[in-house]
Amino acid sequence: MGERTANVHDGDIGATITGLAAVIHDRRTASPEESYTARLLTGKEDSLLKKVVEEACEVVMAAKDHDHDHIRYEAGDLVYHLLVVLERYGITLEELAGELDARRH
Ligand SMILES: N=c1c2ncn([C@@H]3O[C@H](COP(=O)(O)OP(=O)(O)OP(=O)(O)O)[C@@H](O)[C@H]3O)c2ncn1[C@@H]1O[C@H](COP(=O)(O)O)[C@@H](O)[C@H]1O
Repeated sequence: MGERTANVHDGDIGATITGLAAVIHDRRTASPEESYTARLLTGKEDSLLKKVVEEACEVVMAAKDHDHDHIRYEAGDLVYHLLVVLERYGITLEELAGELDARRH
């Protein structure tokens, strides 16, 4: 487990997600030896998909413990891995936003 200290954001949250997605996209051409993201993008499909399930379970366990800092930490892991899934399968943030917007009522 890494650092669980809160670094609360007071800026543009969309820019944070867009920036992270752009870094993940750029890692498509990075060396898998040097980049964890590159390994997830080019390695076995199941390794990435299992990681998403594992991170989702960790969010659930942290939530069951009502552990605020741990939930936030594990949610960060889950969102990062989900963004890697979107990149690997060619789904853009614009598509995701369109999907979410279409559900508004
Ligand atoms: N946001 C992340 C990010 N979040 C999580 N991780 C990695 O995801 C893995 C999570 O695995 P685990 O859950 O097993 O590890 P853990 O969280 O330490 O431990 P537990 O939760 O199991 O207790 C760790 O190796 C983390 O380093 C991330 N790796 C990279 N990024 C971003 O991606 C960028 C590019 O990273 P590289 O590909 O490494 O260059 C970085 O600059 C970051 O912005």
